[in-house]
Amino acid sequence: MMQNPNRQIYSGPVFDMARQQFERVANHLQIPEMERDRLLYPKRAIAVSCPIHRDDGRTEVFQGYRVQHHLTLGPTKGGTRFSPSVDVGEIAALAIWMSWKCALAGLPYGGAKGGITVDPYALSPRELEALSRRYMQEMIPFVGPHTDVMAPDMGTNEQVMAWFMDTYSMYQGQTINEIVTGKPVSAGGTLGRREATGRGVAYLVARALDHLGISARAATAIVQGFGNVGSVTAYSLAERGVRIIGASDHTGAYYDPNGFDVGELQRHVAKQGQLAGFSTESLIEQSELLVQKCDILVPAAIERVITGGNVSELKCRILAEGANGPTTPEADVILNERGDKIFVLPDILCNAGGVIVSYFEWVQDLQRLFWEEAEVFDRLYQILERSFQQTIARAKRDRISHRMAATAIGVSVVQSAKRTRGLFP
Ligand SMILES: NC(=O)C1=CN([C@@H]2O[C@H](COP(=O)(O)OP(=O)(O)OC[C@H]3O[C@@H](n4cnc5c(N)ncnc54)[C@H](OP(=O)(O)O)[C@@H]3O)[C@@H](O)[C@H]2O)C=CC1
Ligand SMILES: O=C(O)CCC(=O)C(=O)O
Repeated sequence: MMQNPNRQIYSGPVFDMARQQFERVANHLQIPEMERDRLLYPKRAIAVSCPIHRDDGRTEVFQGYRVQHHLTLGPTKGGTRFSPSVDVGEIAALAIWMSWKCALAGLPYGGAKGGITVDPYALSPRELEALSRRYMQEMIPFVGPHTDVMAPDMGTNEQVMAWFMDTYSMYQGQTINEIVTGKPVSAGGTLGRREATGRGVAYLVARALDHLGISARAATAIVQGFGNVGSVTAYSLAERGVRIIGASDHTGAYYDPNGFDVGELQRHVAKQGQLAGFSTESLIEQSELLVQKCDILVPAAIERVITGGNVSELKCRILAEGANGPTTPEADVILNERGDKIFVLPDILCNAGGVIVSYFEWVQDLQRLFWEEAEVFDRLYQILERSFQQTIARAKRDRISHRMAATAIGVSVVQSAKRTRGLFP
């Protein structure tokens, strides 16, 4: 048989994770070989070069990507990442995970992801705006409210989404809010999107605590990453009575068994832009943070932080994956073999609150009819509850891990839609 040429385009350690996870699930579901490449490999990958004038007068060209995984269920949907690590393999993996995530939540979307290979913190505000606008300008032929709808991810925020929306709208000659989600409320965003991912993580953690018979007030948590997802998760868990005993960002990791005041951590970051300098007494090595004893461990930063090298040292009861892809397939095998079963909330379930509320934002923009915040969160928790129940039930029925169960549900939804539409023999 001829080698699928996609295999050469998509590579790297993060893509490899998405591929290995898919293969395990495809074997479990006994998906015929001839359907597998079609389900795994993205429909489209767009690479664009984005030149901007730097403040010092130089012209610099940055590489941007957008990967649209499948178009079977509706438009594609997913965030945009500005990070030095971005390459087409990483973006493709994130797009594939978006597909399984949307399908598990029952959203009418395929997965997508985009990004620029850049350190956004090394740009001035003017340079960041120029790069955001140029990226969207280059993407205009390939995106649209019924084709592909962008959103925030690591290194981007509401302001970047407002620039994307404005650039697209200026080109169309009218305001088209529904081209991106995660916008400021003043630019057609929905109430609750900024907090949605973190509040969703906290909701699911509360359900896992119930399941294990642990009271939130007696529980402790460590959160890696203190950006949108990490900081809101920490805050929402603290609101539910959980003691936050560890927090980190790229600039420092802090651990105090007596617990932190999350408001103080947030105020420090709002003022300084980072956690660095928060305290000297509680500062610990980054690598030490994840292996401290706690009830709830929330990786909410980057991929591949729980590996074959540290998974045996984890001392948590619940692993709540706020980040995408924090646990490697090698670590997964060891996690599943551990006697003291850690309750895993896999990424495609755990951090789905963001895309679910993005879906609500898109629906509101299309209808020009906006909801109260209570309605947003009521509907969010209903969907998360259903996904949680389905995942637990499937894992129990098939005697598989929560990750395998969640992914199996997502993959089956996409496979069945493709079959129904007639793309498979
Ligand atoms: N935003 C969303 O709605 C969603 C995000 N996600 C996922 O959640 C994760 C975080 O995204 P988001 O919060 O939006 O991103 P942000 O850019 O808002 O925050 C990222 C955080 O991670 C920290 N970080 C980066 N590298 C490291 C490291 N090596 N060790 C410790 N901390 C680190 C950053 O620190 P510093 O600022 O110092 O660099 C920052 O605090 C990503 O995996 C993303 O894909 C998933 C679903 C939805
Ligand atoms: O809100 C969205 O559309 C996507 C969020 C996202 O990028 C993710 O869930 O990883």
